[in-house]
Amino acid sequence: MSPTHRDVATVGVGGPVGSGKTSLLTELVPRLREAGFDVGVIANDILTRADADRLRERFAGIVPEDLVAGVETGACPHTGIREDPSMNLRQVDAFLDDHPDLDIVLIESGGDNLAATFNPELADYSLYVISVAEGDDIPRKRGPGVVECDLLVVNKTDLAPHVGADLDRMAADAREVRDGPYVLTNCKDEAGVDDVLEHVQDGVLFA
Ligand SMILES: Nc1nc2c(ncn2[C@@H]2O[C@H](COP(=O)(O)OP(=O)(O)OP(=O)(O)O)[C@@H](O)[C@H]2O)c(=O)[nH]1
Repeated sequence: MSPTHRDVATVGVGGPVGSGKTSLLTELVPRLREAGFDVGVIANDILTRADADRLRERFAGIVPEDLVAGVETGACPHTGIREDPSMNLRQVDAFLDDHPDLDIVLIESGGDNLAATFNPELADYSLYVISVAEGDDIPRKRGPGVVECDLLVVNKTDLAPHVGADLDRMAADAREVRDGPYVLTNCKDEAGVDDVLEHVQDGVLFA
C-alpha cells in the first residue's frame, strides 16, 4: 500500500504574524537535510503563496521544488491547521505520491493570534514562534499557542535591548505557564537554532 500522511512525521510551526516562522524554517530545513532527513515543506498563507515561493527559492539545491508547497487558507489561518486540516493533509499525501520515502513534513501556519494550535492529526510535534519585539508579556498571557505547543521558540532576541524586552522575565514566564521546553533564538545570527533542531529531531523520533 502506498504511504499516507499517517506514515510520515509532521511538524507544525505556528505563531503570530511576522514572529519569524519562515526565517526559522530557512535555518532548520538545511540542518535537517544535513542530518539525513528527507524533508517536505508546506507554507500556509491567507491569500497568497508568497511564503512558499520564498522558501522554494531559499531551498534551491537543498529540497526538490515539488516538495515545497503553498496552501491558501483564506482569512482564517487557524481553520486550516486546527478545525479542518484536510487541505494540508491532502498536500502531505500529494508529497508522498512522488516521494514515498519522505521522513518529515514541516507545516508553517499562516500568522495568527495567540490561540492558534495545531490539530494533533496534522502535527505530531508543534513549535510556536513568538517575537520579543511584540512585548515581553506574551508568555504571561497564557495563549493556547504558547502553552500547548511542544516547543516554544522565543525569537528575535537580538531586538530585546532595542524594545526594552526583559529576556529573563520571558524565560521565567515561559517556565511558569508551560510544562514543556522553550528555546531563545535569533534567526539573524542563528543563535539557538541548533537547540531547536535537537528538540525537533527528538520530537520526531519519539512521536
Ligand atoms: N532582528 C531579527 N529579525 C528577524 C529575526 N527573525 C526574523 N526576523 C525578521 O522578521 C521579519 C519577519 O520574519 P518572517 O520569518 O517572515 O516571519 P513569519 O512569522 O514567517 O511571518 P508571516 O509568515 O508573515 O506570519 C523578517 O523581516 C525577518 O528578516 C530575528 O531573530 N531577529
